[in-house]
Amino acid sequence: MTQSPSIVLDAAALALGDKNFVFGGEIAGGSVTAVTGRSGSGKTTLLNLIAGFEKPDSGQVLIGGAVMNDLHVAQRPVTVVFQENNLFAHLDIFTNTGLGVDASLRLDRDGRRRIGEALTRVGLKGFENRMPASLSGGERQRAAFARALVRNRPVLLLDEPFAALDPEMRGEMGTLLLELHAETGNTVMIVSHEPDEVAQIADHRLVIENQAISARY
Ligand SMILES: Nc1ncnc2c1ncn2[C@@H]1O[C@H](COP(=O)(O)OP(=O)(O)OP(=O)(O)O)[C@@H](O)[C@H]1O
Repeated sequence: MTQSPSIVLDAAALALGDKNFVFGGEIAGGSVTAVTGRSGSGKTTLLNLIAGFEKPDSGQVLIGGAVMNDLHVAQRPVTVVFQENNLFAHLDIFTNTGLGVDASLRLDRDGRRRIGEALTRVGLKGFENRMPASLSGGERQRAAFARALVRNRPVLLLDEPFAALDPEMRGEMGTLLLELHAETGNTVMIVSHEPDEVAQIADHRLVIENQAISARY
């Protein structure tokens, strides 16, 4: 798979409670797409369908031309950073980040070096032995982003990842996200309620309304 796969939603439909979601459209490979829309419109549900946390009742999700419907989360070329609860509470920050290098934590010298580099890039050098509970919400999000950096999958999905950060730190993480994007050409989707963040980061925008994609530009 290329580092810049397109994402296609082919009438991907899902019912959750009394809500019926139907998503259609293509996200261009190598784009950075902001996903916007009112609370409860279906932004997280869209990301869950792409990542594999939800499976469509009908229709298809394709990444890089390959149908994803029957693939588990770990089998998809995707990494996700959620709004919170990204870290394992019983593992220190070095180990949490290391899960992005190797899920079974068999870390060789190069892997350990990459973890150190990623933590330095997100401003968490020296936090290696700290447990998640001892970090602020913003520091925890930066650790989650460090794990996404080392995981380096072709598709990066971010669900309001920087909401807990102050504006300055949010801007820095946005810059880091764009640096990673320039280095790898990955395909990025980011849910954001922050117009400044959307303007800084995204080259495309999706609007979600009434459980569907209502506009793209
Ligand atoms: N498992 C579920 N069972 C029933 N309803 C659900 C389920 N998951 C989500 N929903 C509903 O689907 C709608 C869309 O949820 P979703 O989390 O995708 O919204 P969102 O656009 O990400 O909202 P926000 O901006 O508030 O995070 C909401 O009304 C939510 O209550």
